[in-house]
Amino acid sequence: MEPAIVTHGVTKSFGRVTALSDLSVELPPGVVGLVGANGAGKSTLLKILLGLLPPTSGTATVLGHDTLTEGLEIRRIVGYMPESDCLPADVSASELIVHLARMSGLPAAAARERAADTLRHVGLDEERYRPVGGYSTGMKQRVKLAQALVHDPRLVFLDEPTNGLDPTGRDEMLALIRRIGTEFGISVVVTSHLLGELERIADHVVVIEGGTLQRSTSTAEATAASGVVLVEVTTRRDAVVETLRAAGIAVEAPDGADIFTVTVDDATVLDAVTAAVATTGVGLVRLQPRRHHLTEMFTGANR
Ligand SMILES: Nc1ncnc2c1ncn2[C@@H]1O[C@H](COP(=O)(O)OP(=O)(O)OP(=O)(O)O)[C@@H](O)[C@H]1O
Repeated sequence: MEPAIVTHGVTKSFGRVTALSDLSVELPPGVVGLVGANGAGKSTLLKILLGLLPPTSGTATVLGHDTLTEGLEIRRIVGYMPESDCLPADVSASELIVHLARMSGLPAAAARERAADTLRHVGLDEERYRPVGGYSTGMKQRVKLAQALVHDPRLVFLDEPTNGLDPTGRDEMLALIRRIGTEFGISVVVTSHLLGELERIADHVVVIEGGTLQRSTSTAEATAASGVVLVEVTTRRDAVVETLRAAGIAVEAPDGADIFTVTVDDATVLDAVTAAVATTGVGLVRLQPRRHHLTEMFTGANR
């Protein structure tokens, strides 16, 4: 698969501050999470990729276009949701999004239709006729997302879209981002300082810290089976654990948890688990490989 984005040795300095340092990375199509603590250089990288900011040195391409010389073409096919609060307060979401659709080249009737569709997709219905200034943070984030999507881009950059949202708002926004990637087939680069939330929705995760690349991994690879299975039984957990330990199998059973884990060092272990459950006379609720969480691998990035 052709990468969607390629950077070669990208460095960006602001006076004495080096925001990005010799960053070389390839991002595949799909949903890509860009993770880093505050000040890691995420927003700077997005602005360089949009052709809005020239790198001090190095080169980058987005969907095959050079960021230095083809910025206009990039911004025609890429949507951008900035981190900052950038919406005019005294127009309605509907007026704003119709206006942006017209600016992208659609005639009036088509622009109204596209704007209404886009606002519906991001979950804004009747509210769209009220002035944006009175919206909650969650609603404003949805309007910012709509403006990034209304010109029908092939790729969107979403800068901290979950910022300022409560836990339910975060979950809804993350589900929406996943849908943009899967149902609409638009590639997404989404930034966050929280690795845990991006590993839930991203196909690939890139971690940057202090302007340098820490890691670039597919989520599937990073969460590959760890050689440990999770077991949950309907009742009498401790009896099942005792039976397994008596058979010389390594079991971890934290106090108070319904679940325990078993190290699978050879194929007979899984049979021993099902046999122990059967002889104890209880039901098996789950028997599944435990996955490595990305958060376990990059603990430093999840601050
Ligand atoms: N225009 C600018 N002038 C001077 N310094 C800047 C400018 N833009 C960014 N920086 C600095 O570059 C570094 C990286 O900033 P950047 O905004 O890219 O980080 P970030 O990972 O997006 O963090 P945040 O989540 O806080 O926005 C920071 O030290 C920041 O202060």
